[in-house]
Amino acid sequence: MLATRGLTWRIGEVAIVDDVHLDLAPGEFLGVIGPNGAGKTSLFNLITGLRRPTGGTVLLDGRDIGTLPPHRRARLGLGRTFQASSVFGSLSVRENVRLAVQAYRGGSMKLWRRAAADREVVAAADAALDRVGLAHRDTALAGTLAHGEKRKLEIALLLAGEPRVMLLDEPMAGVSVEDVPELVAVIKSLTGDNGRAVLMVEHHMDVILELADRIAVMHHGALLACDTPETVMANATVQEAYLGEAL
Ligand SMILES: Nc1ncnc2c1ncn2[C@@H]1O[C@H](COP(=O)(O)OP(=O)(O)OP(=O)(O)O)[C@@H](O)[C@H]1O
Repeated sequence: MLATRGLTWRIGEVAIVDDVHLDLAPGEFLGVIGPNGAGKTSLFNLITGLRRPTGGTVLLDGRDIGTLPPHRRARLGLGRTFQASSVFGSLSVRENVRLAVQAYRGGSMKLWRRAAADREVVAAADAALDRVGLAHRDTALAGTLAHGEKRKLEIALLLAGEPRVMLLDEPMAGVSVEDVPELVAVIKSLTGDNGRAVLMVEHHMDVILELADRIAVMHHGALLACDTPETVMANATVQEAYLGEAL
C-alpha cells in the first residue's frame, strides 16, 4: 500500500534519513521506534512531502508519489497528525472538525446543493467526533480540552480527510498515564477500517507493543530492523543500539 524505496535525506555530509526501504500492507499497523534524533519525524516529513528527499522515493498503491506536494498526497489518502498541535483553540471542537471536513471536500459544491452539503459536512464531522469518543465535548472550546482529549481531536481532524494510510507522530505525547488506555483503544479501533493502514512513531514501548503488527527500528537515520515485535525485541543489534539509550 505504502512503500519507501531508498528514501534518503542528507544535509551536507549527514544522512538524517538513510536509504530507508519500508513496506506497509493494507490494514497493517507499523510502529516506528528509535532514540531521539534517529530520524523518525524526518521520515514522516519525507513520506508526506513536507521535505524533499535527496534520494529515493515514496510509493502509494504502487504509484510513485515522490514528487507530489503534501496536499496532493493527502488527497490520495495519506493523512498525518503532527507532534505540534494543529487545533484552533478559540473554536469549538465541532467547528474544528467541520472546517477540516470542509477543507478536505473543497468548495466546488453547486449553490443549490449548499444546504445539503452543509448537513453532510456536519454529519461527517459528528461521525469523526463519535469515532474518537469526543461527541459529548462537541461544543467545548478546543483550547480548553485536556491533553488526552486534544490528541483525540487531532485524530478526528485526521479522519476528516478520510485517510487510507494514517501517520501518527507520537500520539501519546503529553497524555497523562490514566488517559493512555482509552487513546490506545481509539487508535486500535481505527486500524483496518476498509484496509486502513497505520504508521506510528511512539516512544511508549507498551503502546507500540499493544498496537503494532510489526516494528521498524531507526538508528542514525537508517532502518536497523523491521519485523514482528517478538523478533525485533530479541534482535541483538537492536539491543546493542539501545544500550543506555531510552527508546
Ligand atoms: N531542518 C533540519 N536541519 C538540520 N537538521 C535537522 C533538521 N531536521 C532534523 N534535523 C536533525 O535530524 C536528526 C533527526 O531528527 P528527527 O526529528 O527526524 O528525529 P526523531 O527521531 O523524530 O527524534 P525525536 O524522537 O526526538 O522526535 C536530528 O539530529 C535533528 O537535529
